[in-house]
Amino acid sequence: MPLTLCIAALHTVFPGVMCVVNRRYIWLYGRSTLFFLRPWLPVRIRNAHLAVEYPGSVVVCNHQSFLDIYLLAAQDQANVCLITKSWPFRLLFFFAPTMRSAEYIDAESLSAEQVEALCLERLRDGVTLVIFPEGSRTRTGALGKFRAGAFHVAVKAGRPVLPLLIHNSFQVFPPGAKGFHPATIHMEFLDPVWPQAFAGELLPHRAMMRHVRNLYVKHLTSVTGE
Ligand SMILES: CCCCCCCCCCCCCCCC(=O)OC[C@@H](O)COP(=O)(O)O
Repeated sequence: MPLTLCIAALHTVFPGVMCVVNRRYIWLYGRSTLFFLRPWLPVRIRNAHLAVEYPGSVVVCNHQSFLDIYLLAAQDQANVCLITKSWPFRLLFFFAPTMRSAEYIDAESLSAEQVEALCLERLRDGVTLVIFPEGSRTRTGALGKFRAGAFHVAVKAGRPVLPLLIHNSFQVFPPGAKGFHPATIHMEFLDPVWPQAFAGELLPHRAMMRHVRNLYVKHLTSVTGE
């Protein structure tokens, strides 16, 4: 906690460097939490390195549980910027200074144009964006409807989308649950999806979104066997 405030204070003095330091600090905090939870929550991840191989890309992720935020630290890229809702900035007041100095983007309070401009700026700086295209955690365990924003940004920036799949975090810790049910979490990065492949479409970002959502449907069912 004092360290958090210290980092936030340093941020006002060295904004550029401290952003990157902060993102790494948040990632390390996530990694250590996962390490301590390992007896109850072992995480198996495939292609953990992918976001490091493709810096400045758009990671999209399915969203079943608050645990997903911590699970993002199981992949190897530390320089990530989360696109968030407003409530974490209000309710997680102890994290808020760190989130602010890591320059996370509050997509609810800003206008669509501002969010787009900030996202493009981050990608240009080589930062990995993390977006949950469903917008909210699923309340039933089923994959929700996707929003197009993440794909719109990827098309505009000409950067790949890296689909990150989290299996069974819903079974472990569904939204609103009191306790959690220990189980192994499986995660995987699918191959990068490049916007150039959809250039011929009428609405490239929507075509890309449908393609990526279909990949989720296919891969999420193939592991759970539903
Ligand atoms: C990159 C590694 C990060 C791992 C460390 C975790 C550090 C915690 C910092 C707090 C960051 C909080 C970001 C919240 C993102 C967000 O916006 O969450 C809302 C979603 O749930 C959906 O909520 P809901 O609609 O209520 O299901």
